[in-house]
Amino acid sequence: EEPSGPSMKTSIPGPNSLELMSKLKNVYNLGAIQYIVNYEKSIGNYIIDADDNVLLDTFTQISTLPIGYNHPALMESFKNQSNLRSMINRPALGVYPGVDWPKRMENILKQVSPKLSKITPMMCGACSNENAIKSAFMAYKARERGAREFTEDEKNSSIMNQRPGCPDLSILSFKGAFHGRTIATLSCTHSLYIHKMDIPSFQNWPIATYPLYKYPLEENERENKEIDKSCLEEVEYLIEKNKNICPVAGIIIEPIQSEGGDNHASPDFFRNLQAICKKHSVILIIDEVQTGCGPTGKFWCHEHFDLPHPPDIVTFSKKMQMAGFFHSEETMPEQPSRIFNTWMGDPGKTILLETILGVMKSENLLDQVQRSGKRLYSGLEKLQNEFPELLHSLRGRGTFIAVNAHGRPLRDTIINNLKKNGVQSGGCGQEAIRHRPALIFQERHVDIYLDILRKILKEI
Ligand SMILES: Cc1ncc(COP(=O)(O)O)c(CNc2csc(C(=O)O)c2)c1O
Repeated sequence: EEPSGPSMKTSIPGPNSLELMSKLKNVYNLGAIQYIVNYEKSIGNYIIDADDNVLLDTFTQISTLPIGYNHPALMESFKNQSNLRSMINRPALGVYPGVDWPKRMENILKQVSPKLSKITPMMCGACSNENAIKSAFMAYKARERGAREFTEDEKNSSIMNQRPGCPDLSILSFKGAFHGRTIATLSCTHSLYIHKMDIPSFQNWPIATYPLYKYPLEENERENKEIDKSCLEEVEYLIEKNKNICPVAGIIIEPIQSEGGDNHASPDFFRNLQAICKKHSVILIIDEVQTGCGPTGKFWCHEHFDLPHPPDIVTFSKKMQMAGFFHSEETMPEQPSRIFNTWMGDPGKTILLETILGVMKSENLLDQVQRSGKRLYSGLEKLQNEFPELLHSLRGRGTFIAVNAHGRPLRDTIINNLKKNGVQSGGCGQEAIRHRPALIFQERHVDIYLDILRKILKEI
């Protein structure tokens, strides 16, 4: 049973958190740890820490818990013996998938595929993006090679990181993007220096400008259309400029840039971006790791854009529990074990996803997200109007909503004061407060949150 609201007993981190963190500090990088959580007691929309502080969670483990803590349906799914077996006998799914696997994959595709016929399970968001990028390179060369085999020169040179086996190809990404912390995804990530420092990157992979609009949108339509236009011109210029140096094989883009500060680009921008990709035979990778599985009110955020064609690849992780990417026939390599790793997914996480999809259906959670999102948006709009000296640029879809504070220090103060008052929230970019509640966040939770937010805004 969920608590009726937050209740704070100690400062955070409390004494029990501190004691447990001191046990970790000899073997662990404690730098980012905020406090220790009691995952036995956390329930629904409430996270409960080691000191029994009860916080309303609008951040949900970096936007990964779709149906909150300790949902009974998830507890139930591992009482099922065959589910348990497919988890404990962890298969190398690329070579020995279990008898249950074809049905499970078919099921996932049928229920949630963004109109793409293939799925490649992976291990996390970065791993999914890394392998989506590799798939784009392979598709590019397959198109160029046609039916011919790999030459001996290609084979031998590839072993030693040399052309032609290892070709000069690139992925176009956007300023402000976050696609992961592995080497190739880092070359497509441009949000914080702390992610990038000391890591070599693919120097000549082009970086375009993601549209950064003036808010409120309805008062700045003409100007924002101009921003779209100049960003699209830059994308096409970069593709053409690289054509004979380091051809752009793919573009990777978030439908809403999350870590970069909840930057929204218009449906028109995405439709035109897809047209540019089609014109130049560039693979379009839409990174739905943070936006996917319902928080924007549709299952996939890019569904809001009414794209004339499905993207070539859609990557996912976080709320889906399992990670991976949906993709077209063209981006599935012809030869076996080119996109591969030991596990190629995780039956345990797929079982969690199946259960989550069942709950989303039975509890109509996409409708819930739309209702709570409307209430949260209008409540934040009222607070933005009441405190214009504190808040600005309110924006969002579903409950995937952000509002900016005037400057990073103020944003951090608001987030810290929310925590002191029993709300676990989160920021992104320089000054955004991002909302990432679970899909089970109801209108009453919105009201509790808005009351606490108003209280702390008044105190600033
Ligand atoms: C749009 C998008 N694409 C890819 C990723 C990488 O996913 P993971 O590798 O973290 O599972 C993420 C992960 N998000 C994220 C939030 S904080 C963080 C970090 O590494 O600090 C990572 C994402 O938001």
